[in-house]
Amino acid sequence: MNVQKIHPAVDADIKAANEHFSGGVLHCHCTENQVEVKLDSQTMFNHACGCTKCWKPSGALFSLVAVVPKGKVSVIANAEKLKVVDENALIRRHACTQCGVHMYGRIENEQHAFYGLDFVHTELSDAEGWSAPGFAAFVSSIIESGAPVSKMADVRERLSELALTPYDCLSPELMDMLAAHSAKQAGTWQE
Ligand SMILES: N[C@@H](CCC(=O)N[C@@H](CSCO)C(=O)NCC(=O)O)C(=O)O
Ligand SMILES: [Zn+2]
Ligand SMILES: [Zn+2]
Repeated sequence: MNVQKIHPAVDADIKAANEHFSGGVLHCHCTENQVEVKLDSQTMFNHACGCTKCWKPSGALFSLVAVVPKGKVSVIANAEKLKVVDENALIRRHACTQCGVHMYGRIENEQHAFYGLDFVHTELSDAEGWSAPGFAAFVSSIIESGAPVSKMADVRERLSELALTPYDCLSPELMDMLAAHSAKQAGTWQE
């Protein structure tokens, strides 16, 4: 396993976001009749994810995944090729049935803290200026995809070199958002 192959969009260098960027079109990997998804917004919370559920390009150890308000997401071509990978997952990932690429993942549970946000992979767009990845989530989960435990220290070191601070869940900011939402639901929330 090559620990340098975190993801092709970060292995050489991480492209900075453009503060005036306002969206673009994602394309699946089919050579014809590509599924196209239009995002009418910049993305947020872009991160590397090591979980087994997020789509990764071949050879990459991590996925790059960001969120965008679901109202800013529209399928503009070949929607009939999309199918939900796992109907029981929190994030219902709509994938192209021909090439397997995940085009967007939607949370349908209205009680969830992240309801209203869709998960997307902006590497599927030719545009430049998307939000840059800021941390690495679910790092230990790459073991579930076959990464040897003996390589994990090297993987975490490489992520830190890339300024993608490694976490074995989400970032502290996102974990705090989840916990605050739970506290509000439980009635234990305090300002
Ligand atoms: N060890 C598991 C973890 C999977 C997991 O919990 N993934 C997170 C992050 S995905 C984007 O950051 C999650 O929220 N999943 C919800 C879902 O996938 O529906 C594994 O690796 O499979
Ligand atoms: Zn496709
Ligand atoms: Zn994931």
